[in-house]
Amino acid sequence: MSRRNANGPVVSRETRDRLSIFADELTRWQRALNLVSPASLPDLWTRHIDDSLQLADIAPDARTWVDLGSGGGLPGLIVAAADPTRRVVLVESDSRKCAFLRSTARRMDLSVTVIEARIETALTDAAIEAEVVSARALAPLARLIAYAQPLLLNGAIGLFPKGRNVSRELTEAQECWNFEAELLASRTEPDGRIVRIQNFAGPALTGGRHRDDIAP
Ligand SMILES: C[S@@+](CC[C@H](N)C(=O)[O-])C[C@H]1O[C@@H](n2cnc3c(N)ncnc32)[C@H](O)[C@@H]1O
Repeated sequence: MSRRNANGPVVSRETRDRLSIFADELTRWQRALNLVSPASLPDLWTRHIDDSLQLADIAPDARTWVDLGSGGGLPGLIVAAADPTRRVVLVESDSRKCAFLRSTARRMDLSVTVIEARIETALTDAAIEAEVVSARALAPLARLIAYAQPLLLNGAIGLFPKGRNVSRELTEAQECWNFEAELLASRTEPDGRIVRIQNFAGPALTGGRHRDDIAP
């Protein structure tokens, strides 16, 4: 059965229940960890949950997914809730946020893997599989691609939500990296775009900037 709340997404009853647990837990931990900007908390369902859910809707059949810099579980825990049989890995360096991610995943009855490490070291493990790699509110696009490089080289597609600076970030990324990109409209942010990256082929052979020059 599918259900929609006043302004929320259409999802199955089971997913809806898991997302409600997520919303309760994020609200409970927010005071201690500042997981989302306080001003956005009243709009948690649209600004954060549906904003994350739209990534799962872009790749509904993905069986393996890695989310970088997961913070409060956006989009990682939401993508896992959309399909609990999907294998989801969350990479986050902040130990208190990792505690939130593990505790909330348990309460949502989700079996996700939380890697408490910096992305730069976490992704050197060749055993990490990903059909999709995502990152939200983490870094400029060129830097995200640098982080995601091992997964993209293995054939993962990248899904990176971006705001109004998307064109500039895309140009900068294309000076550093060789890839195909598609810009998808965001259903939650009028100025927002989701950058979908595929056919990644490593550093750009020509171009003004070197990838090591990308500011962190
Ligand atoms: C601005 S928050 C965004 C969190 C979440 N993706 C969201 O959309 O709300 C960025 C998160 O990435 C984590 N982070 C930043 N750099 C990282 C790195 N190099 N390795 C692992 N985590 C990192 C931070 O600890 C923080 O939780």
